[in-house]
Amino acid sequence: MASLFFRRRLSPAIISYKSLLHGGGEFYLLQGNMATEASFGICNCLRKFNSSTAARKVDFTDLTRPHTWYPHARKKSRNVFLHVGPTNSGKTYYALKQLESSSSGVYCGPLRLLAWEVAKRLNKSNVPCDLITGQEREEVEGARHKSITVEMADVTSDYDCAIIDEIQMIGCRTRGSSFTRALLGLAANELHLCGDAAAVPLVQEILKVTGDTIKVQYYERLSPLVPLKVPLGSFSKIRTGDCVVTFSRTEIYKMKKQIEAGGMHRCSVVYGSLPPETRTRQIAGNNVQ
Ligand SMILES: Nc1ncnc2c1ncn2[C@@H]1O[C@H](COP(=O)(O)OP(=O)(O)OP(=O)(O)O)[C@@H](O)[C@H]1O
Repeated sequence: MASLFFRRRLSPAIISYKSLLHGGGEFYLLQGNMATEASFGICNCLRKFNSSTAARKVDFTDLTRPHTWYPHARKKSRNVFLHVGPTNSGKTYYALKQLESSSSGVYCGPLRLLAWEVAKRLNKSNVPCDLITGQEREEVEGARHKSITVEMADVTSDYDCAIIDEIQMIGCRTRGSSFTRALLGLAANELHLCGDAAAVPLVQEILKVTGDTIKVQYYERLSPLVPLKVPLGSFSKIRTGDCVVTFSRTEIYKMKKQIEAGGMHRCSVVYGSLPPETRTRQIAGNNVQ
């Protein structure tokens, strides 16, 4: 999904995007909101596991066993599929096909835009799908599917199929805990994890204790990425369909101005804080500012 912006063919685009999706090299397993989860988990579960169910009692005060905080998921024997490979290799495409054909499901993405796109895609294919992010909640009548940002994952519902996209973000210092929570907590028969192969050892290690079945599927890039033999030299040489990546909003607008000043191209822009609707219009080449 993340490669979407690199495929447009209408006019040049400037983006600041992929860097959002990759955390640092370190992996952090237990962080802030998981501790909160643990304490809420303790309250909920102590209520559930009262003296009449003493035989099934679990020690929720043991914070070294986070997989036990998610009793719904632990009741299932989940089939976990790890779809890994480079960007634009069809990992998410395959997982979404499974989600579309499931009786109920959830897509968890790292960005509002991705959640928005998946909800749109499913609704268009006549699979009613709610959109739930930190900013919006759009419910569709009769929906048994949800497209959400990963922080909104509901670990108390049962799903036939679940996807966690960009799973390598489990190593992100600030958001990794939400990915770990979704990984351990989603109660789905099938759990599809899409992302970079670097995340495989950590995911396998985390899931060792859950009893899930794990299958790793490696993908190849669908279209070749060929570096130029010589540097571009000047932005006056960019061609229709090219994409320029830079790292601040100020730079993005400076570059857009420079490209359009040449009189050869109109240029759309995409960056993190643009609302999903505006980004999609920019990608489609309409309403270019
Ligand atoms: N088998 C296929 N048939 C038709 N289109 C496909 C197929 N596989 C992938 N695509 C298309 O190729 C593009 C890239 O696929 P996808 O988003 O699944 O890649 P990805 O590996 O998940 O990328 P990223 O790592 O950037 O998220 C998408 O537009 C998708 O619809």
